[in-house]
Amino acid sequence: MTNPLSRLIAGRPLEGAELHRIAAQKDRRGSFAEIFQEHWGSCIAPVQWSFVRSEPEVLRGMHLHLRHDEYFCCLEGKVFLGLRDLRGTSPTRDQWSLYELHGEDPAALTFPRGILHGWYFPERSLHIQAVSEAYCDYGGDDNWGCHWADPELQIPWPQTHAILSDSAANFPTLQGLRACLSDATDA
Ligand SMILES: Cc1cn([C@H]2C[C@H](O)[C@@H](COP(=O)(O)OP(=O)(O)O[C@H]3O[C@H](C)C(=O)[C@H](O)[C@H]3O)O2)c(=O)[nH]c1=O
Repeated sequence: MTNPLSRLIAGRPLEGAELHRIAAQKDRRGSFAEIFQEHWGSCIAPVQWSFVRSEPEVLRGMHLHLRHDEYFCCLEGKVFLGLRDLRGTSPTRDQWSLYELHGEDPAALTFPRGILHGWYFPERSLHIQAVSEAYCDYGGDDNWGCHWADPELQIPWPQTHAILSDSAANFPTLQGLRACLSDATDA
């Protein structure tokens, strides 16, 4: 059987989003891998790191942040990561991407603010993530959401059912999210 490969599986890369391959140095003691490098020149200057465990069939998101950039890396298990570009002036405006990331082939995805994002775990998984603004600063006023299953998103998720948080189950459609954003901008 071939080893699983972390990669973009559908859609196209969004402007500013980058998949960084992570090479593990192996020896008889185990392995050593750099999971973030400032030298990558990615979009994110992290100020908070988190590790997150997820049970099978959990979907987290979809979330949108207008002020901070993100980093995501699957360490164990498998994740489908969906993105949709909501930036008004982006060359990839309204385009979407679907990545498949595996703990066995670690790779880090970095992407800028203004991109709607969600992660679906078909199996028990562990991932790390980083943000360029701390949750205690953005959680109250820059944590927008959209329901993952809205067909207008066009993201070809591999599943039709997912375990959600109560708030994510009640997220608006993409159209509803756009209306919320426009109300907030007008306020
Ligand atoms: C994001 C965050 C959450 N929390 C606490 C708050 C709740 O008690 C609990 C779960 O939070 P929430 O349900 O908001 O997290 P998710 O909906 O799973 O959101 C996750 O997935 C989507 C796609 C994302 O973009 C978020 O950044 C990511 O964390 O952890 C913290 O203590 N710190 C944090 O940075």
